[in-house]
This record gives sequence, C-alpha cells and structure tokens, in this order.
Amino acid sequence: MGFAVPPSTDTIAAIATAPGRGGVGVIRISGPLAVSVAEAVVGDCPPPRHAAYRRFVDAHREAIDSGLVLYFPGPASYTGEDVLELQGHGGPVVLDAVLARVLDLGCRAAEAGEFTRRAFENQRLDLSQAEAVADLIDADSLAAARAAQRSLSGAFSRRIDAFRDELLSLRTWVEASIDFADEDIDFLADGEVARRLSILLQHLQELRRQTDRGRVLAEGLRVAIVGAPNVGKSSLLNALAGHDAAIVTEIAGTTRDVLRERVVLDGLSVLLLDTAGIRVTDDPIEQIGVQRAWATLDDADVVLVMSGDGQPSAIETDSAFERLRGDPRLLRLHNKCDLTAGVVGLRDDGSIGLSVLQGQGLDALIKALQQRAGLEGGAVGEFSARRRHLDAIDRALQGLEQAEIQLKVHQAPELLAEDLALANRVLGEINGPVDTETLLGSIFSSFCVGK
Ligand SMILES: Nc1nc2c(c(=O)[nH]1)N(C=O)[C@@H](CNc1ccc(C(=O)N[C@@H](CCC(=O)O)C(=O)O)cc1)CN2
Ligand SMILES: Nc1nc2c(ncn2[C@@H]2O[C@H](COP(=O)(O)OP(=O)(O)OP(=O)(O)O)[C@@H](O)[C@H]2O)c(=O)[nH]1
Repeated sequence: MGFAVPPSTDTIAAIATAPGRGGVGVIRISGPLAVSVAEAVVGDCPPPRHAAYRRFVDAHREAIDSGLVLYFPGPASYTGEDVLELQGHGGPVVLDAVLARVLDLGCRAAEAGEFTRRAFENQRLDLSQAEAVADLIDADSLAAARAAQRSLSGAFSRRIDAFRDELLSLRTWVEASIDFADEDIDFLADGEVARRLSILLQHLQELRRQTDRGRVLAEGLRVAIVGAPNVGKSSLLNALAGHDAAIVTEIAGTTRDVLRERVVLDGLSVLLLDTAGIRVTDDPIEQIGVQRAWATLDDADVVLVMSGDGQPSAIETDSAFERLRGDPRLLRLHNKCDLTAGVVGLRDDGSIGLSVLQGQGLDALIKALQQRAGLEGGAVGEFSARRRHLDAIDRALQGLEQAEIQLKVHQAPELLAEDLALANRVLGEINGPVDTETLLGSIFSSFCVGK
C-alpha cells in the first residue's frame, strides 16, 4: 500500500508478565538475535513451537533459573519476527536477572507496546486490531473483553474494509461515467447514483451506531452528573462506586473539581463524572474551572440532572445550565424521595425517582444507563472500538453527505467523486497503514511493556 517500514534490525526483550511475584514469569524476545540468545542462555534452540525444559544459565554457565523455552521462527509469530520465550519462575529478582543476561547478549529493552507495534509494522495485525489487544487487556467487564476479542480477530476491521469496498465500487462507477460523459449519456439523471449513495449513507450510519456501542464497551459510558448544590450528587456517585469517592457534606458547594470514577454497573463499564462548579462568573480563575466542567459535559454520553423530588431542576432554574435545555443526553433524576414519599424507580415521563440515602431506585438508573449504551437486555456488542474510530467515521459521513449535496444540488460528478475519495481515505486511517508517528506513538505508548 505504498507504505514500507524498514525491517527492524535490533532485537527487543522485556518481561511480559505483570510485575511482582507470580507462578510463572515470561521473558519475551523478538528479532534476529532470538536463536543466538537461546543458544547462549539454554544451550540450544528448541524445535519451532515445541516447549523444551531447560536451565537458564548466566555468562559463567551457572543456572539463574530453569523453565520452558519456546521458539517461534518468523514470520509465523506474534511479531512476524523470530520470537523466543523464556518461561521461568515468576519472582522479580529471577526475572530481572534473566532479562539482564538477555540484554548483555545484545538485545535492547523493549518500549511499551513495541512487540505489538512490530506485529503491526509486519502486517500481522492492522491498527484497529493492535488497539484491540490493549482494549482486551484493559477490559473491565466480560462483555468488554468479548467485544475486544472480536475486534482482535478482525470483526471490526472486516466491517470497515467491506464498507470501503462498497464505497470504491460506487466511486469506480462514477469515475467511469465521467470518462464517458461526452457520449452524451446523462448518468446522473437515472437516479442510480443517488440510490446507491443513499444506501451507502445508511450503511455507514448503521456502522457508526455499532462503533459507538463498541466504543462505550471499551472506554466506558461517560456519565456526567449536574444539579443544584446539596441535591445528593456526591452521594449518588459514592453509592454507584460502592465507596466514598467524593466528599459528602451538608455544606452546599463542597465539590470543587471534576471527579472521575470508573465503575462497573451490572457488567457495563461507566466513567462517572461529577462536574461541580458550573455557574455564571466574572472571576477569571473561576472561569477556568467552569470551562473545564463544560468540556467534560460536552464529552459525556449521558447527563444525569439531579433535583430534589418535587423541585425544579437546575436546568430550569439556573441560567448557567441554559445550553443543556432540550439536550437528548439528559436523564432526569428526582432524589430524596424518602422525604416526599414520591415514586421510586422509572416514572412515566422517563425520569427516575431515587432515594440515594436508602439505596432505592438505583437499579432503575442502572437499567436506564444500559439502555442508553445500547446494551440492555443482554444485547452484545459486535466488536470493540475507540473514539478515534468514531471520529473517522464521522468525517466519512460528512464526506458522503457532502457528496449527496454535490449530486442533488450542484450536479457535479467530479466533486462527487472527490468526496467519495475523501470518505475512503478517512476510513483508511482506522485500520492503517498510517505514517504519522504521533498517532502510532500515542496508540502504542499506552500499552504495557512486554506487549
Ligand atoms: N506464551 C504466550 N502466551 C500468549 C501470547 C504470547 O506471546 N506468548 N500472546 C501474545 O499476545 C497471546 C497469544 N497471541 C499470539 C498470536 C499469534 C501467535 C503466532 O505464533 N502466530 C502465528 C502462528 C499461528 C498458528 O500457528 O496458527 C501466525 O500468526 O502466523 C502467537 C501468539 C496470548 N498468550
Ligand atoms: N433524605 C435524603 N438525604 C439525602 C439523600 N441523598 C443525599 N442526601 C443528603 O443530602 C446532603 C447533600 O448530599 P451531597 O451528596 O453532598 O450533595 P451534592 O449535590 O453532591 O452537594 P454539593 O457537592 O454541595 O453540590 C447530605 O447530607 C446527604 O446525606 C436522599 O436520598 N435522601
């Protein structure tokens, strides 16, 4: 695809198991020195893909550890290069000693995510599959892990590729029609292009919905809480988190900064955001805090608006919240129902009655959040995804909408073809190859060392 990475010449090594004590600890080595490291440390290189039990020796032939050795010759390996695994005892001192020996033999300590980066560069994985490796490790619910596993095995990549094929076929057709334009056939007039374009748009919108579900699975549903002072926002946060994550007091305005808390609610990963401090203010220092709170709110998937039962919410009464009026992300909560004997749980108008103090109505809230995530009633996400992917799909959608305008309003087939090409290019960033070091760096640096 016009994107060549020079073969890696150095050999990388790292402890691949989690730091600390463990039953077994694995040292992973990838690169051209793999075979010679095996010969030096265990005396021989075992046959490919067959575990062999050996002593691991230091430079004086004294045993540091004993364990299993595995050799995967490239390209049929995780990284696509020669890979060696030394599976020893999982003690930190032992593992450090074996790693030090391997580094002495000419290997370099791997950076975070470098094994997977090599797998990507050697086309063992595409970019969204590489991201799925990290999402699988970071999964905080079984549903998230399953979705990440599906993306790792290519479920998401195939959907993107299939859509790009569809896009390409329309583009080829449009471009061919442009070439034959002087044959006096008005190809736009028969409506075929318009029909196919509208089907493409529908397909991409459906893919966007599924990608958003996958993003929520992998990254968690972002749930912000707003409301007047003292209505019980922090109490709700603590009740959902199951511990005192926020400070609860009877003094109004206790919460000063944005609090974030990741919780798993009935299998749904949720990032709770307590955005206190939104008010109209002339104080420049306060304004910074207010801006930060708004930025968090703008990013939220759901905005919980809490008021005392029977009281109007801050959205109605407080001009600072004006811009949230009518926002489809709102979910209204009426708290302190214990004081009013108001209806607890889901109400006819879609709002929810709670008594956080008595732990009532929380299950109705969790159910409503699951519904907002598109994952209620045991629905499964087909794949995991990230905000980066969603952004690319959004830009592609804009391209297709633009294409529709070119077609309907301007009847400009050349511009239409260009918009289709743009949509295709943008979607290409999802699976790569991409050659921007910043993007690759930001993706792989968030991995563990040894992955
Ligand atoms: N010991 C160990 N366990 C591990 C890993 C590892 O590297 N080492 N993994 C590390 O992430 C995961 C498994 N991932 C892997 C992915 C591909 C290949 C591999 O050798 N692929 C070849 C051959 C495939 C085959 O025989 O069917 C290939 O794709 O060509 C190995 C591990 C989880 N468990
Ligand atoms: N009766 C009753 N009191 C509650 C309930 N939930 C919270 N409270 C009380 O209301 C008071 C305020 O609760 P917080 O959770 O601090 O309220 P907040 O909205 O976070 O307040 P600020 O941080 O000041 O904005 C505390 O005394 C809580 O114990 C409830 O369901 N019923």
